Parts: sequence; C-alpha cells; structure tokens
Amino acid sequence: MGTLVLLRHGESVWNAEGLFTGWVDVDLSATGEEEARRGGKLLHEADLRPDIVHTSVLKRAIRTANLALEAADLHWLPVRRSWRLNERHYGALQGKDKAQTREEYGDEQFMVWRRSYDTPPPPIADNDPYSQVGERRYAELPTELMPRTECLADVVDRMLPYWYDQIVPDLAAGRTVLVAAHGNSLRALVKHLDGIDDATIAGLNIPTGIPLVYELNDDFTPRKTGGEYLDPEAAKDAIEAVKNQGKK
Ligand SMILES: O=C(O)[C@H](O)COP(=O)(O)O
Repeated sequence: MGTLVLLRHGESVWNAEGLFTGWVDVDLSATGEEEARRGGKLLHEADLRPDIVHTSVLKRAIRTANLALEAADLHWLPVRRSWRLNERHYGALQGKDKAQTREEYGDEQFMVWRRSYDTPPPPIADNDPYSQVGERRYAELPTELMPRTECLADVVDRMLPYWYDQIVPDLAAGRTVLVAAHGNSLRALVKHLDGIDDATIAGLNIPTGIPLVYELNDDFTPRKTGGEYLDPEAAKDAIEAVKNQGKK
C-alpha cells in the first residue's frame, strides 16, 4: 500500500573530502546540490509525485529535499523532520579522515567500524568539537537517548519507531512518501523493508541523490525486493564509489 521513495542526500562537503560525518551538520557540496536537483528531475520525469516528505534534522538531507522538490515543482509539500532519520552517529570517528583511519587501524578494523552490524566506533567525548551534546536542535531529546556513538543496530532501534508511528500511517493513507535521509539511516530502513540479515547488510551501500522507489504491499512489505533506482546505471557506479571510500 502506497509508494515509498528513499533519497540519500547529495554529496556533502565532507563526503567530498573523505571525512567521517555522522551527526556533524555539514552542508552539501556544489556537486551534491546538483545531485539533489537531478533527483527531483528524475522524480518528475518518472511522474512520481510525493504527497509528503520526511527528513532528518541535518541540513544536507533538508537541503536535498528542498532542492529536489524545487526541481519537481513541488515546493508546497508538507514536511516533517526527526532526529530519528539522522545519519548514524559515528562516535569518535566524526571529523576523521577515512583513508587515514584505514591506514592507521587496518582494513579489518576500518570495515568493522564502518559496516559491522553491532560494533560501534569508540564514543565521542562530550567536549569534542564534533560532539552534538548541548545543541539546541536536540533540546527535546531525552538525555539518555542522546548518542555518543552508534552501530547500525542502534540506528535500526531508533529509526523504527519513526517508521511505524510517522511514515507507515502516511503510507496507510495511500500517500506517496519521500524520505530524504542518509546512507546509514536508509540502510537501516532498507534492512527492515527487505528483511536483510545482520551479516548481509554489510555489503549494501546507498548512493547519493538517486531516488530508490518501493511499491509496497498492504502489509508494507516491498512488492519488489530491493526496490528500483530511478537511474539504475548511475546507481551502480555510485554504489561502487561509496563502497570504496577510504581507499586511496
Ligand atoms: O557519515 C558519514 O561519514 C557518511 O555519510 C556515511 O559514511 P559511511 O558510508 O562511511 O558509513
């Protein structure tokens, strides 16, 4: 029931520089802005007209949604935002160079931190310049829910209440729903939708700026496992690029 469109934000400035980002509120690069517009054009060309938008509270996802909606001439759509759609909190790795981290700690540890399901990176200190503790945007987040690091399992746990309580009701009403979020919050959602096991999810990467469309059954399971990218060829190359981040 309903159509779900997932859109990872366009390339951010830190994506371009190869830095771990997580909850740091980094803006889109010029390439990322272009990717976001193209995402909107792809929606328009495919005649996909979202009725409502959900974003994280991070500007790279918010601006991606805005630019895509502008390109699709859908500026007026209602939007809701939640920290539950944020990128995975990358702990003490936030702000660190991916390639340098890989070199310093080795391939195995790097991949455990980046893609293992249940091992989070070391926590970030509250006085670290890249910590989000005390940020006004999280003022309503109960202290015990404020992450200092997260693994993907933690993201699944904090994202699913938003899926069930906020997104599913929109889909149940027959709406086409656009979710503009992040590599790892969308991996968490795809894991849930496609029933991917904890080991296999390590190999799944989401490209920036290319809408991924799921037509859903009445029980909100996908009609087609994996959904469909609106530009499958571009998605293939972009997925490979995400996979290879951190390699020199
Ligand atoms: O937070 C980040 O650094 C990226 O947006 C996602 O990074 P990853 O693909 O290395 O998990």
